[in-house]
Amino acid sequence: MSRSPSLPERPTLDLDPEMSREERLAALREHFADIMGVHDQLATQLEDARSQQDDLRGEVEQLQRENETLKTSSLYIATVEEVNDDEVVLKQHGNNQEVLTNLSPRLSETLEAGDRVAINDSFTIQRVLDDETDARAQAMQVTEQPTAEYGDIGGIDEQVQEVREAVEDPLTNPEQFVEVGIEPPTGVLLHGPPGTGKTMLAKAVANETDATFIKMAGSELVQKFIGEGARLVRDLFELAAENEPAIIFIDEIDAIASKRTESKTSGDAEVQRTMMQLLSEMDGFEARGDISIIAATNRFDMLDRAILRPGRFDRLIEVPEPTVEGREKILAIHTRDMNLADEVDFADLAGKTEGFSGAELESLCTEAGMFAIRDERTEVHTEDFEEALEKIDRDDSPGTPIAFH
Ligand SMILES: Nc1ncnc2c1ncn2[C@@H]1O[C@H](COP(=O)(O)OP(=O)(O)OP(=O)(O)O)[C@@H](O)[C@H]1O
Repeated sequence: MSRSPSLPERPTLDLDPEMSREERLAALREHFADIMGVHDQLATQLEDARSQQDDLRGEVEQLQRENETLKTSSLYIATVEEVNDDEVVLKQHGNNQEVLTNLSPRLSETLEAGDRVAINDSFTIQRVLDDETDARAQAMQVTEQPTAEYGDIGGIDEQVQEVREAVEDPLTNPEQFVEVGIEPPTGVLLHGPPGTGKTMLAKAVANETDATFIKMAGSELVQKFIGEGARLVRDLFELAAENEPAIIFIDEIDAIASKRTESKTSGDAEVQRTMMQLLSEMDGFEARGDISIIAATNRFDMLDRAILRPGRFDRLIEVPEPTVEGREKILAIHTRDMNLADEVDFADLAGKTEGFSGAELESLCTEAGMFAIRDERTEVHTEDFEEALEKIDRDDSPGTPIAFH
């Protein structure tokens, strides 16, 4: 900005009392002319100042507009990879593009590798985001002690037995494997239709072995924590190691371990990296101590076979839809705490609920209880189950999920 010119000197009037009248008049005229000169100079300066003020006002408005756009426009998320004196290497999430950008002095003291930042179109860091512990906590659900027990699971006794052998024995009786000279299974993959008790089974083993239960949903890893999948997988194993004995449960593993698709979009590359991280964690898992990994999927057909190799998810357990006997057991389990009339016949209900999953049978029981309440009764009758079934049939028209899930 140009400096403002200094003000002109103020003219002075020197009137000598000895002066004649004409001389004084002449001096006054000269003084008047000086004052007019200064006046003109000041007027020009004022005009310049005004036009400068207009220019500056225009600049301020322009900056305000830019500021607004910066504040309101969408920003990209990136992770800081390296910080130098006045430059920083960033990796943009989503496309994983690496960029070298200038670092503003206000950030140079505080920014560290690993920080998450919001950047604009020209890769300038606009702000530093909260650290990843939030994301880590959001992405993983840690339950010190789940409450499910084996006795709460109906109709899949064989599967319960298999999971116990694959997970419980290595945790509670590792010497057995050393004595026999075999490696315990690394990972267990539960596969089968939704709502058949896969999560419940994993929770029950954690409960019965007093292990910390750490759950992570594969779909969240790739949808919610874009660009951070691989790091979260690393964190997941670290967290498990800090909380031994622990059971890592990865739900919807198909979201990170699907067969490679033809397309080479950056999203796929990101999913691939997350899966590779998972595989490398599992491969380097020899001295893993007391950590078990259980994964679940409803889409076994979509899985990349690489995750099923020995030393990875090498114990496959299918959890099918319950049979008629299974449904009878599940109904008995979910009505244990209900005030049921003697007439309620589980075998009959089981016959009428072909194709129902455990989760749907649980909903059926709750809905029957609701019908009893609506009828101002405290005892649940067969007719309540019948009405609940009708309601489900009505709500469950093709393509509509059962409404009261
Ligand atoms: N075999 C079962 N015995 C008793 N209850 C069951 C059974 N299967 C499911 N349930 C009930 O349904 C609920 C949901 O089941 P769960 O989340 O374990 O199913 P899932 O197979 O993991 O489903 P998804 O694949 O959709 O994640 C359980 O909390 C439980 O109340």
